[in-house]
Amino acid sequence: MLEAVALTKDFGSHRALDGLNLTVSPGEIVCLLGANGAGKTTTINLFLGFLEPTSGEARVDGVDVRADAIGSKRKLLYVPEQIALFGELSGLENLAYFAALSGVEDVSAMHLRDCLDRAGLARDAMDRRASSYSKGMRQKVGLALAIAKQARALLLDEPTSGLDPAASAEFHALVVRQRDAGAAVLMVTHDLFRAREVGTRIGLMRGGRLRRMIDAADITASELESLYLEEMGSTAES
Ligand SMILES: Nc1ncnc2c1ncn2[C@@H]1O[C@H](COP(=O)(O)OP(=O)(O)OP(=O)(O)O)[C@@H](O)[C@H]1O
Repeated sequence: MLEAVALTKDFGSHRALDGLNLTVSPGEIVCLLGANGAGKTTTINLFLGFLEPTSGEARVDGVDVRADAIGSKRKLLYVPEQIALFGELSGLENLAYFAALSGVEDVSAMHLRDCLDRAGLARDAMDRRASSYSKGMRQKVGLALAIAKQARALLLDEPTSGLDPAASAEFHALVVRQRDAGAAVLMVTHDLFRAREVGTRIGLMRGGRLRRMIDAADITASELESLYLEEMGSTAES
């Protein structure tokens, strides 16, 4: 569903991403870990079409995102570290706006309330102004959009940084539910524990390169931590 083929991005003379080959299939969660500046967000931005690759391809559903920017965005849901909502609008109104923008056919209040409900937003919060929402609540509106869009791939960039452990656990449980429904999930995170818990595979990135890809089932949390520290070394290129 998501495929990077020799994907490379230079910023001037700096190579931020160096020949990434990666596939994320429906029904799996691939987590990307790495020190600051490893090239993780650059990878997400290339899949979103926010950046043009220097060489190689970012494919969504088999199609180079440059060839069909709108079509590929319709299949994707992007959750950044901070979801931006219109503070004056309610969660429901925000969802209605973004759903319409994303080409969702059924934007009836009943359907969208159901999507918010499935994303775990309390019923009594749906009509409150989003300016009063916690970060966890805003992230839920983001996942409700994934549900409304029936997004086939989720691109998550540190979606739970700053969330308390309970909200983080709830968010990850919702992501797992999307995976179980067949979504392909690419998640950038610094949370080794969650990566091992929810990830199908874990990629360790450093200096723009994917150094290692690990099956999460094959490794304990402490082994992952040791491998991570070993791969990052004491001279992280950031
Ligand atoms: N728009 C840009 N212009 C110039 N350099 C950039 C740009 N975006 C990213 N870079 C550089 O590319 C490299 C990779 O950045 P990227 O944001 O992908 O790292 P990251 O792994 O997501 O790090 P973090 O964990 O801090 O978010 C870094 O050296 C960064 O400074």
